[in-house]
Amino acid sequence: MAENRENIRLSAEEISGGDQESSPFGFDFVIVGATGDLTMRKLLPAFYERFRGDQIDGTTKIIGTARSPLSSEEYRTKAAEALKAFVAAETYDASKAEAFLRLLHYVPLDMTEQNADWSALSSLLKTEKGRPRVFYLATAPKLYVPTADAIAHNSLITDTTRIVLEKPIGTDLASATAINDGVGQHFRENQIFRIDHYLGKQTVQNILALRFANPIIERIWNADSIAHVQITASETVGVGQRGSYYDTAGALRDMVQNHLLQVLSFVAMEPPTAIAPTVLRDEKLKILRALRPMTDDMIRTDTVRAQYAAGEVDGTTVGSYLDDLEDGESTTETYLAIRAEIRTARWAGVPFYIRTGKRLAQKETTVIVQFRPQPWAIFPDKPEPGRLVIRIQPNEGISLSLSSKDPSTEQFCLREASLDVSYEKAFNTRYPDSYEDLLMAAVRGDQVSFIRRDEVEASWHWVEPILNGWAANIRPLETYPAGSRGPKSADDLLARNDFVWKELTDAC
Ligand SMILES: NC(=O)C1=CN([C@@H]2O[C@H](COP(=O)(O)OP(=O)(O)OC[C@H]3O[C@@H](n4cnc5c(N)ncnc54)[C@H](OP(=O)(O)O)[C@@H]3O)[C@@H](O)[C@H]2O)C=CC1
Ligand SMILES: O=C1O[C@H](COP(=O)(O)O)[C@@H](O)[C@H](O)[C@H]1O
Repeated sequence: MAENRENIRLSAEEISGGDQESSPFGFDFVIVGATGDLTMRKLLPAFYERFRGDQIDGTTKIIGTARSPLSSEEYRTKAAEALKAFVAAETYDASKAEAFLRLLHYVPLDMTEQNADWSALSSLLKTEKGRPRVFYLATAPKLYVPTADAIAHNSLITDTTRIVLEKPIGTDLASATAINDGVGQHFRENQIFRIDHYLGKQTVQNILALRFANPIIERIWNADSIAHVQITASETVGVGQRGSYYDTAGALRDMVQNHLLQVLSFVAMEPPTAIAPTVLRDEKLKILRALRPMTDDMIRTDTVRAQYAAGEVDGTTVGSYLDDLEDGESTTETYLAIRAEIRTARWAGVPFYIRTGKRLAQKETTVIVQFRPQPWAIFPDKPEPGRLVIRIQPNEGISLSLSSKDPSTEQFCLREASLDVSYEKAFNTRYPDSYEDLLMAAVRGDQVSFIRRDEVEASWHWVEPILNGWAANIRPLETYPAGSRGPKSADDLLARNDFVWKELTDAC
């Protein structure tokens, strides 16, 4: 299986250009789905930033392909508009953008037509030994296997070729396995880069630093000290133009199966022996496999699913989810809350609450680690037990809330006060978009921030019973007004254990 094909990380010598972290180097990067939203909004701006940062040299070719019949010149014009729209004003430099656009090429191809003429694409690819070559599949997942077949059929896979697969990898375990098997017919596991942009977020990566570089934290990171963990990804946006995709996915497939289970495994994993692909992914996998399977009873009592109704977000009246769809019928969830358990000694009896939703009151992604209360009382006030708040976004940072003596009182009155680290202030640096790191890591052949096939399959294995239970209406769909904090039953989920959700505004 995946493990024994896994991970011969390419050495620096195998990749031309030497020290890729600091000196510019050249590579060939084919974006399949190059006219789409992801390419325009995320991939091209990310490459522009790394070109501006001198990590990409002038021999590099970024070759777009899709069915649209464009010339390279027309594609550059489209890309130029995307850079103006999506690169931050403070980093946009017209002359750099112009130089970057010269790296772009475009070849029209339909990935369902394996026998089409691929000569224009293959003649653009350099053949020198060791040159990194990447195929990035920014298309619907149903095209992943046909695209891998076509790349192989046209003999374009070298030893230093990688394929990047966007999420979602399938819609359930069977379809994910079929994609993994199909792509695995042509690419070894160490050539397959399953991207999850949350793993490119500095603040998600920092969970590992926080835990494993700070013994003071790691020593209390267990069921003795921690009462429960909350993982929240709330968004103010609705489904926008992505309704046709989202309606087949829902919040569980869109956010939990990938991003939030990855965050959960970073929070819960045992210390890896190194920050290296195999050991890190082994530790994540153990957590994914240790998630307690959700029975029908648990789906009834430990999950909440809901859909947004019309409401008001940031002072603007917005319609319901059904209004946002072309065909206004749907039982797809745009909000969920789940109480999960991890069956390991470290986490025995510690619930992990996950919630995510669209059209909520605020945009915030956080991990909140709630500590246990003091077991005996010596103060007149009962001290708040304290918590660690990891702000993944926005206002990236961490804070530790502590009970402190209120200096305005003579007696020992306790109030909460926070130790707060804002990364922007601490490091005084630009926060790169997660795609920047991930694209360059794929070029370098570094799989540490990419997902292995067994992780994807273990995640589906846990998620699938919930999908089935919801499809059977074991837990009925509720609604919540847009701009709210979600349905009340999500609060009840925690209240059962005397816990409450902590919002950023009241958490720190
Ligand atoms: N957009 C986003 O924010 C995110 C997207 N993703 C994932 O990224 C992938 C792409 O998403 P997105 O950019 O939004 O999708 P779009 O629908 O905007 O783009 C799809 C792209 O695929 C091309 N395409 C469609 N059919 C074919 C074909 N038969 N052969 C070759 N190219 C084809 C389209 O171009 P043409 O019509 O010209 O062929 C277009 O360039 C999806 O898997 C999505 O789930 C993941 C996270 C976030
Ligand atoms: O992958 C996705 O993520 C975004 C949320 O990403 P974030 O970096 O803004 O937290 C979500 O809006 C989208 O539906 C989903 O497909």
